[in-house]
Amino acid sequence: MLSLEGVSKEYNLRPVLENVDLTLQLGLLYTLMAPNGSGKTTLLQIMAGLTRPTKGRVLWDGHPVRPQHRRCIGVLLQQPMLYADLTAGENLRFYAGLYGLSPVDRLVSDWLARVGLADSIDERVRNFSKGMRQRLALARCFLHDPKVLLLDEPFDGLDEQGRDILAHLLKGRVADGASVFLVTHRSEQLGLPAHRLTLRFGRVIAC
Ligand SMILES: Nc1ncnc2c1ncn2[C@@H]1O[C@H](COP(=O)(O)OP(=O)(O)OP(=O)(O)O)[C@@H](O)[C@H]1O
Repeated sequence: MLSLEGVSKEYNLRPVLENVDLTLQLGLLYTLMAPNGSGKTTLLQIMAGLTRPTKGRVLWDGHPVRPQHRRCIGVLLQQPMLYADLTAGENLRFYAGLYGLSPVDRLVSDWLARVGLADSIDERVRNFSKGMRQRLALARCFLHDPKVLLLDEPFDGLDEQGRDILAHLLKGRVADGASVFLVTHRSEQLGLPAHRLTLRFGRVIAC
């Protein structure tokens, strides 16, 4: 499982994270709530392998993370990682291909239906509203049934129905034994027990 060992991060010699140790357990939801600028996104990006720590290591089952482990991780950042010139269907088809999933057409239509975008399959993402992009980004992130979900403010931009859809998806993944790490500004009512974490002086602590 994914863990951080002695992770520190500095930007221009300014410390943001200090000696963070953290191991995600399967079947658990973690929420990380902390003030703006405290290092939440930096921590999530390091866990996702998108930012290098200044010190320390990111491990999978105690060994350095390898490319095949990346397939077990679903990441949702504040940028939706979608192709604006492609349609919703083409975006999901692209990611399904990247993960070697099949049957692609059924997966794509199922996921678009799950996030309430079935009618927009042939619409270009550049014409999507913020909430529609977020719904599509969620479908992209959950598409390959990742064991670990790293989500940065996933409720952002979602209407009430979108929030209910996301809460339902998260419950399903946790019930299936995945580990969900959620960076959030609000205490979400997910109806799920959560390990509540915060950042203080660059350290992750329970709250
Ligand atoms: N690429 C970067 N270069 C320099 N400084 C950075 C960079 N990314 C983040 N920082 C700084 O690191 C600190 C933590 O930023 P980060 O985005 O991780 O915080 P956050 O807790 O996610 O904030 P928010 O709640 O506002 O999203 C901030 O002071 C920010 O300015």
